[in-house]
Amino acid sequence: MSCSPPPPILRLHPPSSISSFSSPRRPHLSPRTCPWRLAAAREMPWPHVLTVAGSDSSAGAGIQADVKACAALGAYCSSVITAVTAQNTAGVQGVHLVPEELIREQLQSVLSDMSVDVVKTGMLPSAGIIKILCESLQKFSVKALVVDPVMVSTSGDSLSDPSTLTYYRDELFAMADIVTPNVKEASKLLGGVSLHTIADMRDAAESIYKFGPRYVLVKGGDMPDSSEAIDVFYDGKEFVEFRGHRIKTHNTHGTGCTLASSIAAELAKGSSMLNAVQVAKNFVESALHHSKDLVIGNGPQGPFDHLFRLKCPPYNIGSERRFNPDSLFLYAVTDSRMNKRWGHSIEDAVKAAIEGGATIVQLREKDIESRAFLEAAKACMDICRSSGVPLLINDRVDIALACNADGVHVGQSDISAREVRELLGPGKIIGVSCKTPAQAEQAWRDGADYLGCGGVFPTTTKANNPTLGFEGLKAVCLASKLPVVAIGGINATNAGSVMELGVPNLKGVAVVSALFDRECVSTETRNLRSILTSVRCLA
Ligand SMILES: Cc1ncc(COP(=O)(O)OP(=O)(O)O)c(N)n1
Ligand SMILES: Cc1nc(C(=O)O)sc1CCOP(=O)(O)O
Ligand SMILES: [Mg+2]
Repeated sequence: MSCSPPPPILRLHPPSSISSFSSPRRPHLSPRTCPWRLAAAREMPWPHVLTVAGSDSSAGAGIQADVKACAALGAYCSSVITAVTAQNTAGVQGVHLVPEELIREQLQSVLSDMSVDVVKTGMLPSAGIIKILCESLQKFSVKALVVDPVMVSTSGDSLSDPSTLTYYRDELFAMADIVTPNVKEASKLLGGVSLHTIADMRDAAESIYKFGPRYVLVKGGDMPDSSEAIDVFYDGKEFVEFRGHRIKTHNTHGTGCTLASSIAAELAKGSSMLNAVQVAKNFVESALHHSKDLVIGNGPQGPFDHLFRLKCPPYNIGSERRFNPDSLFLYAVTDSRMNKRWGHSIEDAVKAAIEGGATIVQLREKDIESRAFLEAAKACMDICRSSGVPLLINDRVDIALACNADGVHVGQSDISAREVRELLGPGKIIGVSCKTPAQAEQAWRDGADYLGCGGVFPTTTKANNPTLGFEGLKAVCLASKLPVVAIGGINATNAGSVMELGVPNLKGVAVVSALFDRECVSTETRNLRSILTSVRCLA
């Protein structure tokens, strides 16, 4: 369907690295010098979390939970063991501390050899161990430090010496990117204050922030009388409340370790802190939900299944790809009625859009039978994969799963992004249509990767679609930290003015009729791309 010889397609750069997590408080070491290793690291930047924590013989919490959570979320997890505990679903029967010199050696072994992105701490049972860890972190630079101040087990057994309190507060917190106490730990850290309400949790987060971490998350899972599990996040200026469903289950052993190591895994993969916390919360909630009837052990508090997703097909951890917001630049959304009108097959239309420089494609096929849709989707996946362009499916999670698409786009009357995330897993792209700041906030909480906002202009492609104009678009963009793509009535005449709005998270335009209700899809796409590129060059 090429109408003229196409110029080469520009490739977008992969998502930026996690350098934004380098704590200004930690000195950076000069890069290690082995040349073959540096080259290899550049080719295969494997997200790597080092957990410094205690072993739990029942494998529900501690090192074992951290390794499983990281594996489930696609990060490599190395471990420095600080203590060996004898415990089961009834409680902790014994604790034996690993000699401090061996802890120092473990840290040296891992940090001097491997490229660790994020260090996560769990059980640090003595002041001496915290001191050794701080010294190692000063010697070896990592990109983020997640501190879960484990002091008491969920069964109520003490896991650290009281003298550690001072070292946590005065030494380790100042190096931390995030500290994640539960209400009992927050109370201990603050000299025994009682925490009963969200307002108390906010006050505690503010007080802990003063010890020096960049972010604080006070976890409210233990707060009684609430149908929700509410965690309070504080960045030194604003509070965010993370609300999750309280799952009715006894299998909650290890939730704190898992949340913190999941945050670490997401940071290692390049997430922002807020997004890492949201993904981690969703992951723990899903794991609890899938394990609520699991029976392992005879005690009152059982473990849960971190690898529950292996039972939810298709789950292809190795092929997960991070979403690059720049791919929203020129978003081609197909329409089978338009294709029919011009005698184009879906595959031809997609091929032509990619030839013209579309940076992401969505199959929006409203009146096609499922079997034909799936066949076309599979063929389009091949086309998109070979060009490095992500392919999303509109509305139909079943089709997306069946063709292993890169993601799904849903609107306000479709199934929620949270449910789509449950079905697709963390590696897929989820877009949500939003017309208001409240919808944008909800989409972010549900784990969306980007927002589609419109109609910017009137459109005849989608019936009864309200027009928001530039003001509505800006309001949604400003209300969210997620990348946004504008949609609705966008064409070669007005696309420039949309991008000239200059809102930082407005990453591109999504277009249906101005690309597909045309005879030559590749020419129209190329023309639009060059308009967008010239606006970007001027910005
Ligand atoms: C990029 C993008 N933005 C918005 C929409 C609209 O989705 P929705 O509101 O679910 O409407 P339908 O497309 O399903 O009619 C979209 N598809 N893509
Ligand atoms: C699919 C869709 N969603 C919209 C929204 O406002 O969410 S507007 C729209 C149709 C966009 O088609 P065209 O580019 O032909 O105007
Ligand atoms: Mg929809």
